Amino acid sequence: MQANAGRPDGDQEAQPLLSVRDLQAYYRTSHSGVRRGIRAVDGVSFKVRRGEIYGLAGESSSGKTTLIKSIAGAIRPPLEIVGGSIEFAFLPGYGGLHRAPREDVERIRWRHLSYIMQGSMSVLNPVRRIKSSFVDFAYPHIGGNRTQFEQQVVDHLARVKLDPSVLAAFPHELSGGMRQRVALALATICRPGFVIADEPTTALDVVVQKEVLGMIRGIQRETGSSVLFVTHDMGVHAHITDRLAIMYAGRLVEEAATAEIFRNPQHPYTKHLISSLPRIGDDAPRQGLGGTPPNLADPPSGCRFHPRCPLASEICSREVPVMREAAAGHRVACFAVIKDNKA
Ligand SMILES: Nc1ncnc2c1ncn2[C@@H]1O[C@H](COP(=O)(O)OP(=O)(O)OP(=O)(O)O)[C@@H](O)[C@H]1O
Repeated sequence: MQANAGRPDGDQEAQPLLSVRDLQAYYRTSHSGVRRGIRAVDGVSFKVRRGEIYGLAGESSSGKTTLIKSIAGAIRPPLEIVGGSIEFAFLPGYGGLHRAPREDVERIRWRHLSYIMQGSMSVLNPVRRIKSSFVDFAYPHIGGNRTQFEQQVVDHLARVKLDPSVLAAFPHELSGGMRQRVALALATICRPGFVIADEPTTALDVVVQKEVLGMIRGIQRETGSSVLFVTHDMGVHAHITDRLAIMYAGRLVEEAATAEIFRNPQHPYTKHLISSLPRIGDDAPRQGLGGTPPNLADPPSGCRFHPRCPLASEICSREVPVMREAAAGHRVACFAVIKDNKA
């Protein structure tokens, strides 16, 4: 790990914090002796810049969780990384957390890379008081005088509008919204450069969700962290992300500034996602897509969206479209949008 890890300056400022290149992550399963590869992430490339909230959207089973697991280095059988690389600026040279030495991974977790997950119970130990979680995860990185550390925790809890009394509570004694705010405080107290947020507000009611999203944004602005924010909920993306990538059947199909995706979607699948969002006062029936999401053990040839696409032509079943710029900063993988986008 570099000595200046997590502290951008000069040239480093211009470098993305995370670069994912042509990532392929498959589940290798075996049924009755027949081996299968579920191609959950198949040729995904993107970069997350410093200080941005980068959104990842896609319907259920499109591969979002698999992509996050791969980035977080949580690779366990049957999942395998079969190709590509994942490079964090604060952990250069390994091509992914899964390839880095254990000591480096332990050193960067919480300090440089942290997580806010759906439901938060995966982080909070149900039989330990909240204070113990801060001591276990954050104290080894922050160190110093214990009284000062505890004051730092109390000050940080105030940022997420939590009373110091939560430190004495067990997770089950708190509401879902309070637990998610504790998880947010835990994930950010070490001021990490990169935070992975996986459906962090999905289990919350709308009012609490809005409050927690505002807190994520507030802390992110204050710390300058980059956030990879994953949810199927396009309304949440509209609310919080700066740029947005749309995933379909294991591949990215579009990426642009979030406002641009909502204003000017290009890929037929993104157009469908945007047009099916409910709008106040608009009672017109929504057009369904038709067809079903593909089986990733045997995905369609060419563009994986072609069997459901209203614009599909002959080339779409034959060739795989690659992500190309349709306009500055707006990438799309579609032959109907960009004629010459073969690899
Ligand atoms: N442990 C596993 N073993 C085999 N296949 C898996 C496993 N986990 C996920 N998959 C398959 O990988 C594909 C992608 O799943 P993934 O969970 O990454 O999608 P997702 O977009 O996160 O969906 P959701 O929003 O429902 O969580 C799906 O076809 C899924 O069935």
